[in-house]
Amino acid sequence: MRPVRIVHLGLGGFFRAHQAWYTGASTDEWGIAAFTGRSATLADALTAQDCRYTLVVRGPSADSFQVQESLVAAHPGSDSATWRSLVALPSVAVVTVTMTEAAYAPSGVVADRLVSGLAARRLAGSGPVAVVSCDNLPGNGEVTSRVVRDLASRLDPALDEWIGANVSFVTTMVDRITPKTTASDVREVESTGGWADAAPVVTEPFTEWVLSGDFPAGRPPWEKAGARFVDDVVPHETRKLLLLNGGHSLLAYAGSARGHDTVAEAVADPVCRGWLDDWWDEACRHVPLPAGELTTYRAALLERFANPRIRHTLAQIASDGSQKIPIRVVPVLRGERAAGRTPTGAARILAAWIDHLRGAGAPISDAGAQPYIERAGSPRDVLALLGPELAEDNELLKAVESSLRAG
Ligand SMILES: NC(=O)c1ccc[n+]([C@@H]2O[C@H](COP(=O)([O-])OP(=O)(O)OC[C@H]3O[C@@H](n4cnc5c(N)ncnc54)[C@H](O)[C@@H]3O)[C@@H](O)[C@H]2O)c1
Ligand SMILES: O=P(O)(O)OC[C@@H](O)[C@@H](O)[C@H](O)[C@H](O)CO
Repeated sequence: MRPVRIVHLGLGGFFRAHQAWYTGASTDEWGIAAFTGRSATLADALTAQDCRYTLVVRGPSADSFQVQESLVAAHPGSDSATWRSLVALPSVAVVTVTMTEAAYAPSGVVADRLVSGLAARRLAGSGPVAVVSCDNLPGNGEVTSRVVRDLASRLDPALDEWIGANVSFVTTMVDRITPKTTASDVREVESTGGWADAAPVVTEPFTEWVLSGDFPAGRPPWEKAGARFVDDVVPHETRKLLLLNGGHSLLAYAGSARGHDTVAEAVADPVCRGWLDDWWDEACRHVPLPAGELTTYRAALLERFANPRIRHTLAQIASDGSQKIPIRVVPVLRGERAAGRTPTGAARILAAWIDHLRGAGAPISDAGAQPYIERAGSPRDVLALLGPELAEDNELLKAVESSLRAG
């Protein structure tokens, strides 16, 4: 069996379609021990099948079934003793994280788990390690470093000093559309894939991973599977966050309000498609990459969104808007206003989100939504929460108000 050299926090679908796939495709010498957020359900299901699972790579016309073997242990997030002992292992060189944007709040779950694991590693004298955030956050390495060091410095300044000297926070852009596994995916894998896999993952053929930072204790040769190591992730993450994730948020709120359930359905609706083009035209002005590269990316993205065999629900994407809108949409809003333009594409996403907060389309699933729900009757008040100067901007307010649903 592969030795445990990576510990992962946030055992969900995406980690198994992405980081675990890159690891399995590039080496057979690195094993991963992964932890769920809290519950034991997925950890138990995976443990019962020796942590093997089927990755269903779903193209527009056919599937391929790939049994993954890089995961060697699966634990519930509540098992903090095992978490600390694994992060403290001298053989462990990398800790990866996929816990959603909301989990990076100051003193939130990411900071809490990483600080407790790193404290155990320091006590064990196991030396340097790399922490690799794979969540959809701009500057995810810097954000992780900030929340971890902020908590550590309050608990134990000596621990913070040790982290400063021993822990490398790597910044990454990650991309592979991975919807939540459904009961019908499980049935289909059993009938077509040939075994009763309780925890398969369905994903798209496209995958991308761009990383920047040091790995002081080594790393798998992920580049063999196509990962790219660069000095500056920012242009790549800006492209992906604004065009893909921003486009997703537009479709999640505006598309669900028009009665669609999935990304593929929404993007097939000419009205949504037109709105997506408006957004992309605007957002592209704020991505520091050559125009030709962005045109190619947009065309590929459209094909990915339109893949009718990937059932990516708008409800899944609509969750946690209070965490996503500020990073996927507001930067374009600000950039366009600074350039003296009216950002109709960005204003439309904001208006669709306000409609969602008022009850239109996908249900609200967002622990941070309450202050926005309370202000949803007044777009100016919502803008004030996103940035006080935005609320003073009457032209922007007019653009948002004119995009709201009638009634
Ligand atoms: N699914 C995708 O297409 C995709 C693509 C790129 C990046 N990502 C990133 O990966 C993240 C996870 O996506 P996923 O599809 O694997 O989701 P998921 O729900 O399948 O898994 C997320 C894991 O984190 C845990 N978790 C989430 N929030 C938590 C909290 N506040 N406290 C404790 N545990 C928590 C969950 O229990 C689960 O173990 C996304 O939020 C995003 O940042 C996802
Ligand atoms: O995962 P989230 O909740 O940050 O965002 C929802 C989708 O936009 C996202 O999961 C994309 O599918 C993904 O980022 C594609 O790589």
